[in-house]
Amino acid sequence: MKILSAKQLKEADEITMETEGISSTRLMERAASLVFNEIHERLEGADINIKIFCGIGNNGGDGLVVARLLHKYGYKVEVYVVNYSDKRSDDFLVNYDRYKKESNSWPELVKRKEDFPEISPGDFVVDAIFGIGLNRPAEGWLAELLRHINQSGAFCLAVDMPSGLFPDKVPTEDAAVIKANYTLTFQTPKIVFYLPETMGFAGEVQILDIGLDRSFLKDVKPLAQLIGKREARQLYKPRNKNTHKGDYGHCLVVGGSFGKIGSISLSARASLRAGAGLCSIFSPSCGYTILQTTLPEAMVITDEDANELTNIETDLDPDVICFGMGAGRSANTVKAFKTLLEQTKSSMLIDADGLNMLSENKELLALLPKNSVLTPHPKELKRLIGGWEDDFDKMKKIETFTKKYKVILVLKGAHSFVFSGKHIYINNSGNPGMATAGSGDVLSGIIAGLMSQKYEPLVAAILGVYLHGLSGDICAEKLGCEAMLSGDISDELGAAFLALMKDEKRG
Ligand SMILES: NC(=O)C1=CN([C@@H]2O[C@H](COP(=O)(O)OP(=O)(O)OC[C@H]3O[C@@H](n4cnc5c(N)ncnc54)[C@H](OP(=O)(O)O)[C@@H]3O)[C@@H](O)[C@H]2O)[C@@H](O)CC1
Ligand SMILES: [K+]
Repeated sequence: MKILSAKQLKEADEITMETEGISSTRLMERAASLVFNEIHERLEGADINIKIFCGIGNNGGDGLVVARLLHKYGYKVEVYVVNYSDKRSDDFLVNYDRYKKESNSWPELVKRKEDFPEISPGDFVVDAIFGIGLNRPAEGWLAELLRHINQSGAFCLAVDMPSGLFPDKVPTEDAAVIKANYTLTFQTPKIVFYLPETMGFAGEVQILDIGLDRSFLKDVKPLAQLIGKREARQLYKPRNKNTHKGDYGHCLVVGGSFGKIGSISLSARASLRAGAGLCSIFSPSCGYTILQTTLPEAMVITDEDANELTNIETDLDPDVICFGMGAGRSANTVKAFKTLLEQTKSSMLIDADGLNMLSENKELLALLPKNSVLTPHPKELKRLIGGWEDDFDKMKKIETFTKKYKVILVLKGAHSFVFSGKHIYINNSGNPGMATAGSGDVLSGIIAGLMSQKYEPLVAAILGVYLHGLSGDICAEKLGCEAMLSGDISDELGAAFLALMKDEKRG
């Protein structure tokens, strides 16, 4: 699903009104009715106090439509107009009048601290103060109102965006921003819902299709793509019956050092679970018995050194090399890595110490085969590209890096991002239980396993990240977040492939 900017959404808004020949008031009614439906479906007429805070722009207009419909259905509604300026939008005014007329009541005006209503933890708050029109931080009593709502402990539902959160930049640390429990957002998700610095504000996000112009949405170049099951499913290649293991490629996992053999075992196992036809492991010789015992499906070749990689020579011709997990970064290993990069004709995935070796020996970056996949976590990324000011600056720097070295970069996180140099893909599967030792090794193995089956490296990265998260979700349901191990993520990959092809139930 495309993630658009506020500017693009406003354009979509205009085009929709023009092509459908409808007014902005009508479009607002359509969008806000969907918000009402979602609330009504869940509250089922519950006798609770609903406090709706409306700004004076179109987000506030949405809030007034929701208020009118809730009132009509017999809910206990109190409406507060947050009067932060006198530039009330036309559709706000239309709906202000409609609300007054149909409810026979006047919304309360809030324009200073003394006007703040008391909010009990049991209240249901609808935040319709600011949407995508926020263009400067909330200040003074307005900022205090946002904090007042946050401190109330009441459940808060944000309309389109949590108020105080910019659609396209990171707020300062001391900025007042609504911390919503749930956000019902219009048409496309906003990028700030997925960036580490801002994802905490929106709570759970649900996207409402308000029917903006299809052909505009189809053609517009998005800021990023959100990858859910529907998108991931389109990338999956079903197998032909008349095939053999050679058709699914050979994955060579290279890494490990004394005390860190488990990492390559995890990657290798995951590559096979992801469907690689063959898997070989190259490790220091201390890994031989361990690997042959823990993973009989893989072939093992060892370095002449017992404890670290010093000379990665094989007569294999793998489709993909998955390099770096647990490898350490001694001078000998760096040298062996350099020779491997100079000589290999295989596609490459670089993880963990492989990335650290690249960071410490930047000249190696130029040796990376085109379309190599790099899978850093944020700390490895910082070593690789240097620091950044905020998440938007980070994305720009990664884009420059991927273009310069012609690589694909997977930035691991609560929502992992895949950068191709041209596009950004944001993963929407996974859970906090996946923050566990070895989870990254499993991810590398999955992506490499897909690459060995001739998935394009970019596709392998996007699909691999999604399957890793989906498998993690299956584990979390079975075991709970705390108890799941990275090996479990690997072992549930089969269930993840099956779930990928099953019809989606409404969440
Ligand atoms: N696009 C769509 O698909 C659809 C959109 N719809 C809805 O419209 C919403 C966008 O509405 P919007 O453009 O009127 O902006 P909104 O967020 O209500 O802000 C209002 C005004 O506040 C001002 N302002 C900004 N920052 C400020 C600050 N710190 N302190 C004080 N004032 C500040 C600023 O005006 P300024 O003062 O800069 O002139 C701004 O214009 C969108 O989120 C969705 O809910 C749906 O109804 C239909 C489909
Ligand atoms: K809002």
